[in-house]
Amino acid sequence: MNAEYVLTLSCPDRPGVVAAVSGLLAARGCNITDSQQFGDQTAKRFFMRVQFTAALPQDELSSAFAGLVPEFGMDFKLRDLSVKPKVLILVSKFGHCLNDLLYRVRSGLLDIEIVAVASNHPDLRPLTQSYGIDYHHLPVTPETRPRQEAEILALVEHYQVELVVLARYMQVLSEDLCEKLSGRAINIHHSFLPSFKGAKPYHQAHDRGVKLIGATAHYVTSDLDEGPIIEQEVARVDHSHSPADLVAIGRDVECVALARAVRWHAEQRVLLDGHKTIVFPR
Ligand SMILES: Nc1nc2c(c(=O)[nH]1)N[C@@H](CN(C=O)c1ccc(C(=O)N[C@@H](CCC(=O)O)C(=O)O)cc1)CN2
Repeated sequence: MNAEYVLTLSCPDRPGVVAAVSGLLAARGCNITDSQQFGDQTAKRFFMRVQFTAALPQDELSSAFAGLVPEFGMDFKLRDLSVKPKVLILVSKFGHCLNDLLYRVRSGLLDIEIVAVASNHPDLRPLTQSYGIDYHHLPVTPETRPRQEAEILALVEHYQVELVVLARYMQVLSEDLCEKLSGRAINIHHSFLPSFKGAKPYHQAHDRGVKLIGATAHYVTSDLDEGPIIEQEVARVDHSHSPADLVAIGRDVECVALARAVRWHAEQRVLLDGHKTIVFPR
């Protein structure tokens, strides 16, 4: 049974990239099952995602793609799709996104391995342990944040975490931690960014009298709520909805946007293009 791989790459935009990649694969008897590419004319950069089956081992394929680097100056990543990404979830008191992700994984709807959950509160330990997953209660204050963040990093190392998901984790991560988790930490913000950044976005939305509310899944950067956006979802509301109603409607929107962003990241469908993302859909 041939393994299934995904190659993602970016390089300066020029003719011949697709031909070089597909030629390399054909020469090694690989079968392309999906191929998508995009040339960013502003950044003059080319992006590509190729899904293929191959009888060759991963390291041999990686060496072959490395052979294209000198000519094309590409950054590439090769992933064996049978290897589930190891995910650490960070959460505070609101459990709806955590609950949704745990259920989707249990139901085979999301192909990741949740290796642990960490929180600055004890509240979601029973839910997490009902799925047989480790729960780490890591209280934090402004004074203890450096030590608490070191504990988070120790979990990342211990569990060999490939993706950290902030599923309504209500603490701002330091610049140092953001750098260490760059491109592998996804947050769900409970507004349709760039509107209503920061804490209490539903109250801001109610005060503004908006007719649509939303949620935004984005990579975490040290600039609060400014990270590259992966996915957004919205819901229609009206004058009759109280702030509490908006919070309730928003829960479902947050769960949908976050689950899609995590799945697309896990399937290597999200490529960083400066402060933005390119998402190659299914
Ligand atoms: N470096 C970053 N850290 C975090 C981000 C981010 O974009 N960059 N997103 C947040 C989540 N979030 C909004 O989506 C958010 C969380 C918390 C706050 C906030 O002001 N928190 C207060 C404490 C609040 C409390 O204790 O309940 C604070 O940290 O002082 C704003 C936005 C996750 N982290």
